[in-house]
Amino acid sequence: MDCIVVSDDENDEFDDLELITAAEQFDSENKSSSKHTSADDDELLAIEVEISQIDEEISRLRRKRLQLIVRQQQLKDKIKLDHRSTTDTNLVEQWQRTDFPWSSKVEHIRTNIFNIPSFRQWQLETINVTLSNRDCILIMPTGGGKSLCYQLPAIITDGITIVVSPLISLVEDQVYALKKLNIDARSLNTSTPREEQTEIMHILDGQKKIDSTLKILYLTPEKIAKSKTIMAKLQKLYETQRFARLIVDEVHCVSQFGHDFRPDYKYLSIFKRQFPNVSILGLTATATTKVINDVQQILNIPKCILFRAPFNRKNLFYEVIHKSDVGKDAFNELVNCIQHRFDKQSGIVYCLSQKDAEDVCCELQRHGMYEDDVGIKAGCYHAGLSGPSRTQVHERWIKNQVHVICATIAFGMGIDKPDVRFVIHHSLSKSIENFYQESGRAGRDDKESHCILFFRFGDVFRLAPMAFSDKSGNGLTNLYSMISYCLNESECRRKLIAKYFDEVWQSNDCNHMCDICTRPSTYISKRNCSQEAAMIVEYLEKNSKQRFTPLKLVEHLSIPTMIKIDIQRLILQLIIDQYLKEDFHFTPYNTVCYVVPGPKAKYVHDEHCEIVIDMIESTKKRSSNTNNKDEKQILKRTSTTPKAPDVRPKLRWVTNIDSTRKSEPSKKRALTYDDDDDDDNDKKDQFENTPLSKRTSFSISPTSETTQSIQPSVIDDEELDFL
Ligand SMILES: Nc1ncnc2c1ncn2[C@@H]1O[C@H](COP(=O)(O)OP(=O)(O)OP(=O)(O)O)[C@@H](O)[C@H]1O
Repeated sequence: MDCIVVSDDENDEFDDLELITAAEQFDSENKSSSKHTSADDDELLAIEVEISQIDEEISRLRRKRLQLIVRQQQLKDKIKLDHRSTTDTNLVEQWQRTDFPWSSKVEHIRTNIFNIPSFRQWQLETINVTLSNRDCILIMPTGGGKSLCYQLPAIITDGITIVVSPLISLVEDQVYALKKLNIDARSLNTSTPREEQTEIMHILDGQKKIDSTLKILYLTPEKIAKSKTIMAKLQKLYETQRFARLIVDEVHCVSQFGHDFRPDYKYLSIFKRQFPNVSILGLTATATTKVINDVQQILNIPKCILFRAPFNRKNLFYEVIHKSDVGKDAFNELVNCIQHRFDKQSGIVYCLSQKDAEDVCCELQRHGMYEDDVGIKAGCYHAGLSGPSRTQVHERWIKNQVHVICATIAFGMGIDKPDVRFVIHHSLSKSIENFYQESGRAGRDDKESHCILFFRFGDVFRLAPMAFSDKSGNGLTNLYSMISYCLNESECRRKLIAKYFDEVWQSNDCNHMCDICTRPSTYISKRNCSQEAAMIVEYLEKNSKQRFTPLKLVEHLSIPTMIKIDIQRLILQLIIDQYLKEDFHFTPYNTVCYVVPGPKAKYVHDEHCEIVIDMIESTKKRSSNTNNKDEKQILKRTSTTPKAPDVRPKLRWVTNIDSTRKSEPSKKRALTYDDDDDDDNDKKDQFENTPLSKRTSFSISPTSETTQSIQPSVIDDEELDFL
């Protein structure tokens, strides 16, 4: 059926025309009678009512149209990917074959060099595609075994495999592991000694071709983007036919739709043009369909073969716990959770800032179960600590001398501890991708492990200014997806993650491995809060001369039908749905976030407006004290933690090497990233070079058990490891 698409503008004109005609008709009818009667008044009123109904209907339809357009695009993207996957499925058998010319070598190296008994799903296929010199993207959960897919082919192929990887710490681990296997691998970054740098340059030049056994060279994206010398050397490598292939680790960083967009990755777009015969293998643990499409376009590999391993880690139990607004109580909840559910087990607690990581670590260390107890054996890890400190705590954790690492996201990629029984997010992540990747560090040994997110209203507005400043421009959208995950109390957590990554989801895929699927459905009630939403919008409109931070707004609102936590949840939902919006005010020292009516505020009064939120009854607050799935969330939490003294003790275990922070300014985008380049130092990202400018986070300072005020507090650039 043909369909005429009328744009909104055209619609407006059409509406206006109709209204004018109706008005003219009304006018002429009125002129014909000399006096107006009460019947005229009635009719006028009726018309006015009808017009306003039509207006409402129009706005409802416009919103519906917008929603449909968004969904239409999502489905188009998905169908495009599915189509490609189906084509790939037909080809899967081809890539599973073991009669390629290299197949016997592959088998030999797998067993004799890597000591791996069998391949995991998509490993053999990816290796075969790679060795066939075809472009490929592999999406495999963290810990799935992506590295093998390029390391093994690198040994078989003549020449040097170039690996672009963003994290120096991860690269160092990889190089160390490969050297232990007698594989010549090196890395070129700012911490590479000068002599080694020169030697590597000579090898790339071909000067030491005969002597060199170099198989894998790791480069950072910054090195490639900013060093003309490196590009010249790669050109030489290509011309002498020794450029085996290009591996792009964390390939989602190429796309600005991704959660970790890094502008320097965009530079990789010239590779296919510059080195057309070199195949590209992109690796990532997390990427939505949109991101993959974008990556293919940017890297110029439209016909690449795509392998997507199932994202569902069946042994991970996902849950969200509501964290107290009061700082001390929030700490106690965390301590209780670890003591009662994960006593002496290995885990990670991810924190928002370096200071948070240190504070949480102190709290854990000083809380013992018994009077003579030394507390939880916790260590701290963040980019502000010196290398030896970080190494020490990491090693102690690996040996189980330290049970819990309290860290910023500087502690992450490349961590390969199999028995991590829990990953707790003490504050929400900046995106679902980040959350999935960070929590995925639990349970690599396939035993049941827990991914717990402690969520509270105030944390959102600590993250929001940074999300707003995100270079990709998608920071807030990503954050809102994360908030939606936390606010949703009725849909399976895994299903929400699956939906986010455009995965096909069967209702029994979760197998009771999330808090939602293990609790009675009566725990939550759904409610249309459009009336309360209208009250909030009206309140802001009436008091437009005042500025309201989110916490201040909650304090000022009095909605008899709702308790505080539900008002907070409603405000978040209204921000996500654009009935409200955040208004950021940047000063040289801090960023303040206010709440104001959003672009859709006027629709909140529509008769058909529906703002449905999941309501939690306060008496049904979930318990963080039990691992028993049936008991979970039924009990009201009671703190059994001994009262701790108020003084902040010194960190133990970690800072015994140097309790001072590093004196040099740390790079905000995590020290783990290599942003330096000797060729082009002055071109370093301006933002990254900002000399220890003060940034702001909001700290909640409890004024009483039930109320809190928000005070902008300043934390150093080096506090933030997570942008
Ligand atoms: N087929 C296999 N069988 C058993 N172990 C394997 C297999 N493939 C890889 N591994 C091991 O799994 C662990 C994780 O592998 P790897 O570091 O490559 O994961 P990854 O997918 O790159 O994870 P991340 O996203 O965290 O970097 C390593 O210890 C590796 O030796």
